[in-house]
Amino acid sequence: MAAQAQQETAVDPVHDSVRDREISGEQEHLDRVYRRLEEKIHEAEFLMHDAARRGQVGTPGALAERDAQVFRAGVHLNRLNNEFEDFLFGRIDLLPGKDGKKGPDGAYTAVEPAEGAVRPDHTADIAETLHIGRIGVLDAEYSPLVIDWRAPAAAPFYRSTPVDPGRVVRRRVIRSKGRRVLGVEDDLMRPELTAFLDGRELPVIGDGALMAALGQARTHSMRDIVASIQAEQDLVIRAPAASVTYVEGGPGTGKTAVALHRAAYLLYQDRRRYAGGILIVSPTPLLVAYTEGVLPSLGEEGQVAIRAIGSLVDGAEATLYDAPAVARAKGSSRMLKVIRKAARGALESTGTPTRLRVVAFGRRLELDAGELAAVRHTALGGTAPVNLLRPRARRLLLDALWERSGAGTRHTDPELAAELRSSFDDDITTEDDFLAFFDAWWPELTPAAVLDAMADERRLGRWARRVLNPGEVRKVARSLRRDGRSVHDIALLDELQAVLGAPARPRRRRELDPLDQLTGLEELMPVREESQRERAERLAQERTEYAHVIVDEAQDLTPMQWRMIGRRGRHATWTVVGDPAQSSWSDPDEAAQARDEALGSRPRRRFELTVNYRNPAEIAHLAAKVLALAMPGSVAPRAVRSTGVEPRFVTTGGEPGRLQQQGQGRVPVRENGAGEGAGPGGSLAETVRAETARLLERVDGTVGVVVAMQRREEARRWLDGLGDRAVALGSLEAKGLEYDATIVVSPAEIADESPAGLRVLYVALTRATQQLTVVSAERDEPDAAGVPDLLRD
Ligand SMILES: Nc1ncnc2c1ncn2[C@@H]1O[C@H](COP(=O)(O)OP(=O)(O)OP(=O)(O)O)[C@@H](O)[C@H]1O
Repeated sequence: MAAQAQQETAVDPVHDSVRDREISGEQEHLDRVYRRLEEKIHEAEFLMHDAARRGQVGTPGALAERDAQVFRAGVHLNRLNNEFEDFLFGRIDLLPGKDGKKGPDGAYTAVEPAEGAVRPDHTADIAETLHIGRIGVLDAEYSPLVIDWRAPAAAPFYRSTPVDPGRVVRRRVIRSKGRRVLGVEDDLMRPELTAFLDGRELPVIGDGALMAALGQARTHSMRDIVASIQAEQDLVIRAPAASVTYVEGGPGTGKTAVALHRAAYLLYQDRRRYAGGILIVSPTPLLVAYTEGVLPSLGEEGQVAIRAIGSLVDGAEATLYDAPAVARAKGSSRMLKVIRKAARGALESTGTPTRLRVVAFGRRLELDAGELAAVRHTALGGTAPVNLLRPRARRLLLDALWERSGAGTRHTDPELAAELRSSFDDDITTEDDFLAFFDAWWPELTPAAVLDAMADERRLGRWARRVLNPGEVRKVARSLRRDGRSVHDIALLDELQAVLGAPARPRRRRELDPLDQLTGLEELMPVREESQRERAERLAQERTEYAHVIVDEAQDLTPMQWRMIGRRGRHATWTVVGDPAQSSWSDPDEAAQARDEALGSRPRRRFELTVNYRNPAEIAHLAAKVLALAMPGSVAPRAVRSTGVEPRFVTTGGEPGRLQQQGQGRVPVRENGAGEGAGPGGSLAETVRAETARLLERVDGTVGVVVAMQRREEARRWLDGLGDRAVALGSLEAKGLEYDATIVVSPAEIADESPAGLRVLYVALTRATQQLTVVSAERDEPDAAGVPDLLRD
């Protein structure tokens, strides 16, 4: 953080008047900006009306031009009318630039100051003042009133530090609401300098913007960080979009925030290139809901899709979580073999016909089970998608029947033989029995139908032989028999889609010709199946591929999920953010291999984020103990602030309804809590409920109660009636979220729940921005101070 110099205090009347003067200076500027915006709004409205007045007639070219004009004006108007609360949020005061050149936004381009800009007595004159906002605004003379935060000229606002200040002397964050400036917070980048602006010494106000932002209460929606992006984050946000931008950083280092701001930056940089869309993949619907307001607040919507990993396949929505052992099997790349076998094996079900009987050229022909199996075997040779093999299978069946008929020996003349064969085929393929047989023998398979077939343990056992052990087969099959899909099922559905190929769709029927109806011709017109080329074209249209793919919480993706996302970004550039120490996936090496396959050989630029903006040092210190167990040798990010509030430890008592607690004073125990009479669970319920109520009184924002996955339904009931500031969630659902205060319930239970349990516990312990309480049950083996075994030194 920048050094503070000449800090003002609110009680000093002289300084207060300086503050007021500075605020009213910024107010004047904001007023000017709004006047200009109003002019622009009028212009846009005029353009729209003008275009509309030109009426409905004209050449197609003129009408198209009019529509384009209305569209452009409408978009512009929309943006301008969007009165962002803090439309204008920053300002930098700069020394003169080295070469005196100006960029397209009217600002000097040089990063370094001109020689002699700083005089030997450490004084200097400010040559340029830039205001930074969510969108750029030029005055009537095309001078910048506000620079868009994504423009190159705004970069020094984020990049400048006291170590490497460039031309920036003072960096100011402006707080406003609607059209009113409320306050300013300054950081001096060159504290050694006495700088003058218009002959007056440059004052410095406030405690710095970052701390002010971090101390704010949290709601259930993430805020943008546009006013306080830090230098190491800015490097990632503005990294060139070539190939893969790979970002690692511990909890709270701003990875999610950076990923979202990067999407906005890329669109600003090259809107045309990203017309193909930007996909942001998030681990949970909760995190999607938490983050989806950020981009609209940055003025970006529409071209960015934020999707949970369980909602990536159209028409399927994951509502369930699998038990760890099932998740491990379903997510592993071992499933690939199973899926491929299932896709072929599912062609046969209990209703599959075992005999084909047809009449051709007046003769009965028959193929028995063995012959049909041989035809199927030949048809399935190779790796082509099963649904696309239907025409081939049909042809092979006809070949076998043709051979059986012996008609091929009747003519030696090739032309006559071909004609005979063609009428033989027609004879058979117009027979209803044959069509019914074929649909039953080689049905068009859907991914959902195959996944349902895998729910049969016997069949799954066959398809998974030597890949899954019998225990895994049993558990996976059972999990597929539940109502609803799990997160891991979605990747299997997507893989099946790729292995099966899209089912062919009958071409839209020709428009009915009345004459055909009269002559009965319509009935004779076969409904033609889609050709291979038509199908390929349709698939290309329907394929959900993106120009840029951003993966949040990438450490959690299973190999099967990497394959699913990889298919959506085959030609994309990528931004991948994650933290290996928070991975809930049991086999990181296997996942890394799948990730490398998805990203291909594209070159990667690696970045690291090192500062924890979320957790106060007291909480980060406790979490680091689990990190040391989960990933020995890895370094926790440095917490940027400290609150003086230590984490609190509470234990459940033996009797339901009683709780013992250590730390700051006794907690009132509710006698009629949510879990009364529920044995030891009742005790836990009351403990957590009482602690939640206590924290709700101490923080203005949200309280999150994180429990082991198996307890999440129960935990929701614990909080009944406490209001919507408090939420209960399973450890895996806590990914990426944050709360003013967090209660982590039974660290041992969370850690024991899966092979990656310690890393999941690390996630749970790093969700709080202000206060953390750890509730221990007996299995946590708390010491006399209530500190569970896992969190002791
Ligand atoms: N430069 C910043 N200015 C203000 N707030 C920031 C800044 N960087 C990050 N934050 C805040 O810190 C918190 C953590 O950010 P974020 O959720 O993006 O971290 P993360 O690295 O994704 O964390 P995790 O790995 O735990 O999910 C958020 O509240 C975010 O707004």
